[in-house]
Amino acid sequence: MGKPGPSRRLVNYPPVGPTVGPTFQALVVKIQSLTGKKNKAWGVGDLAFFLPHWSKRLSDTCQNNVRSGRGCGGGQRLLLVKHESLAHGMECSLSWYHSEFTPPAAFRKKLLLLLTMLVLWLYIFYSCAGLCLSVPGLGFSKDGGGGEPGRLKVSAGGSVSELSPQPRRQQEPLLPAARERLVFRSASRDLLQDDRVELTEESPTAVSGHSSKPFEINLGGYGAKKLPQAIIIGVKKGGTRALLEFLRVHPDVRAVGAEPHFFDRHYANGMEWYQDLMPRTLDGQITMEKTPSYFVTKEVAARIYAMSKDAKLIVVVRDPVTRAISDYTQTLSKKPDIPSFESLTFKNRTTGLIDTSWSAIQIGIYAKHLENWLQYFPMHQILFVSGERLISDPAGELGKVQDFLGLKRIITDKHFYFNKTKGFPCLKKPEGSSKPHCLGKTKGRTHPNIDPEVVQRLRDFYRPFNMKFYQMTGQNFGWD
Ligand SMILES: Nc1ncnc2c1ncn2[C@@H]1O[C@H](COP(=O)(O)OS(=O)(=O)O)[C@@H](OP(=O)(O)O)[C@H]1O
Repeated sequence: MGKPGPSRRLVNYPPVGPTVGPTFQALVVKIQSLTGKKNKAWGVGDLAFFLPHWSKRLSDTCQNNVRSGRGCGGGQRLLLVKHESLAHGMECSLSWYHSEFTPPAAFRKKLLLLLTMLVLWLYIFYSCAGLCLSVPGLGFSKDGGGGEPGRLKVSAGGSVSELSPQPRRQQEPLLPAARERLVFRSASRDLLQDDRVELTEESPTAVSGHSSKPFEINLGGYGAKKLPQAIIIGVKKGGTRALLEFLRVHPDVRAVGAEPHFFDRHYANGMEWYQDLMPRTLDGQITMEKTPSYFVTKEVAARIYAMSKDAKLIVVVRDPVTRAISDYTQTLSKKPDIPSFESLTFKNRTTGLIDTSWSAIQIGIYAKHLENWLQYFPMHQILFVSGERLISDPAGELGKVQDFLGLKRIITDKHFYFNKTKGFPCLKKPEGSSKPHCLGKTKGRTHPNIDPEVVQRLRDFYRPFNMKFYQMTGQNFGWD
């Protein structure tokens, strides 16, 4: 028990005169010698010695409490107060100071316990919130427009390049927690469509709080937001969403759920903006993202190289003819009034001249796009995943990807099952869920029937490019 603060209430017991007790001076000396305290404000325990002199003036409870070193009630203190007014000279009295602000010991213990629990609870809650936010999102079936085409400008010569990067949409200032729930949703984008990226509050997969510290944004014990070490750069409709979702099952892979489109659309926002989109990762975990339009956007290779020349690049490739039809099917699902696939394929149907300025055709000339990437990255830094094998043997393809990323082979056959209704392999336990799950409706659409002659013409068109591509990559994808 410490010294009393300014007393809130002072109850003076009547003075104890020298006739009935020791003089004040004698008390002081006695108490000093007993307690070693030189001041005149002693604790209740100190006064126990003198109880007999005042026992008549104190209640029984109070006496007992004084004897056992406690006060006479919540926060009470007993003090010796000097009285010099009487003829006998110095006298003393017992005073009871009641400090309303000093809670009793038991109460303080409870309060302390409560506070400790509160702090602990807050800590656990905050830790959980941090971890949950860094857990890959549950956007497995909500593709967030996954892999919708990039905003491509197709030149007369057939080269595909980006339009000027779109500035970030004006937004109301958002709290970090709210920003965590923002995802990019790629709206329909194709050659015939309006290319937009919308920020919608949907699932906690993509964007998190903004930080001003680039390259290593440390967020306490919950890991740091790092620039991606590996990127799925293409190709659109190749199976990029399936690959990313399968990879996310791996405990050492953390990925942005939606497509950031940083290197092709939002480059002007700066690297810090990009980094801020990333999920938090712990040491040893790989940060990833996928934006399929990167592969066909001229400027992207140089930009990724500028970020990291060691970046690992993954391209999911698929038979360019099927890919083109898949691309068209996606556009058709959003704009049912577009011309037929057959009419869009040809510049001149009679001469059979293919319209290579149509992005659905252009994207499939893999060899041409790869040449651009090889100006910046060596072949061993690029992995080509077969879109067809990703369907027929997902575990086998995932094995190669894990090796390429330097990851332990954790994703195996036992993670997949074939869903007959869907017609595709699905995950038994996608990241963040214990229920089996397939990709959403926008993956695995039924393609329209295309005139077989047109299909054959396209096969002939792609053949030399495919051969070149097999040669460059040292892999035969079996599209012919
Ligand atoms: N497991 C599984 N489930 C569903 N779909 C699968 C799967 N694996 C690969 N695919 C094929 O992925 C095609 C879509 O490719 P992307 O995800 O790259 O498309 S996108 O560019 O992101 O829009 C999609 O193309 P379509 O069949 O034309 O819809 C699928 O054929």
